[in-house]
Amino acid sequence: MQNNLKIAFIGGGNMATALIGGLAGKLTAGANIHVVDPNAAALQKLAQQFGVSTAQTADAVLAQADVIVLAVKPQQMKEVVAQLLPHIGKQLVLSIAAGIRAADLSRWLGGHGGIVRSMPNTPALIGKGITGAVALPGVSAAQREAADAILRAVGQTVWLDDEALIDPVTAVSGSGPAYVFYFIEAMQQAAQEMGLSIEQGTQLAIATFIGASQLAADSTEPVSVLRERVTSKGGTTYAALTSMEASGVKQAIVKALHAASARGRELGEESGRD
Ligand SMILES: NC(=O)C1=CN([C@@H]2O[C@H](COP(=O)(O)OP(=O)(O)OC[C@H]3O[C@@H](n4cnc5c(N)ncnc54)[C@H](O)[C@@H]3O)[C@@H](O)[C@H]2O)C=CC1
Ligand SMILES: O=C(O)[C@@H]1CCC=N1
Repeated sequence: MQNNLKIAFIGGGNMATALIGGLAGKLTAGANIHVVDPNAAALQKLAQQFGVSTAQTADAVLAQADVIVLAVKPQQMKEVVAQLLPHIGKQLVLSIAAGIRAADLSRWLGGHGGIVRSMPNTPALIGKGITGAVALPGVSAAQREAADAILRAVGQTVWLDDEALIDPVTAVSGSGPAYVFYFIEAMQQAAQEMGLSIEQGTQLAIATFIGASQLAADSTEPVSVLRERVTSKGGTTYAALTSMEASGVKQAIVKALHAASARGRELGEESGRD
């Protein structure tokens, strides 16, 4: 359902594009979306694709926004937020940056209380994203509803009570699409090595991910039971999973997610040091 939320994006890169692609013409008209980014080529592409208005530096349009989405790299956030200060009033500030703590954002924004910190993922582009979000106590019920409406327009939302859990969410679902693509790449490589064409390997791998994920989503049984059902004793899956276990694949994946979460925490600590 369409509403008339005025949404400004600070940063028009990969993740902003995924969100705008899911929102424009669905939750709100493209004309209600404003994007600030110094990269003129990126702005031109967004304007052509989604009908958004654009600016290369923070401008007066920001003062009219209901929601300002912070979508720049964590390392740039403090400097970028300083440029926004003259335009900040009652808007809800919705950060999607990995690591950056809401308390630091609030301090950089002169004590602004209307902040939601979130972690979306790129399938937002096709309306199949999932976002973890946490609201500062200063966020009104209407603002939280606006944030939820934006995030739900591009997929599912999981609201958290504890901001510390955003780093684990980042490790699981924020970065998660990259792990899935990595796994698909490995399946493509193996398929090719065994004589299938790149097209066939790609089709087989992607359809398998979609089918297995949907099966897991629809099932009331644990994922481990679904896995066991594919694994005939002494059969092909058994051979593959035995090989993965021997190579420590699961352990390596678990370790990798811990590394992602720790990096999130570290990004927050690095940026929050004043
Ligand atoms: N890419 C992803 O899958 C996800 C990214 N995020 C978060 O989203 C944020 C952006 O990440 P990406 O879109 O991947 O990065 P990106 O590098 O694609 O986009 C960042 C954009 O910020 C722009 N920018 C630089 N200085 C600026 C300024 N002063 N004012 C306005 N814009 C400026 C850049 O020109 C660029 O277009 C990061 O904080 C990241 O942690 C969150 C979830 C998933
Ligand atoms: O890699 C990153 O830092 C960002 C956050 C989650 C996905 N991409």
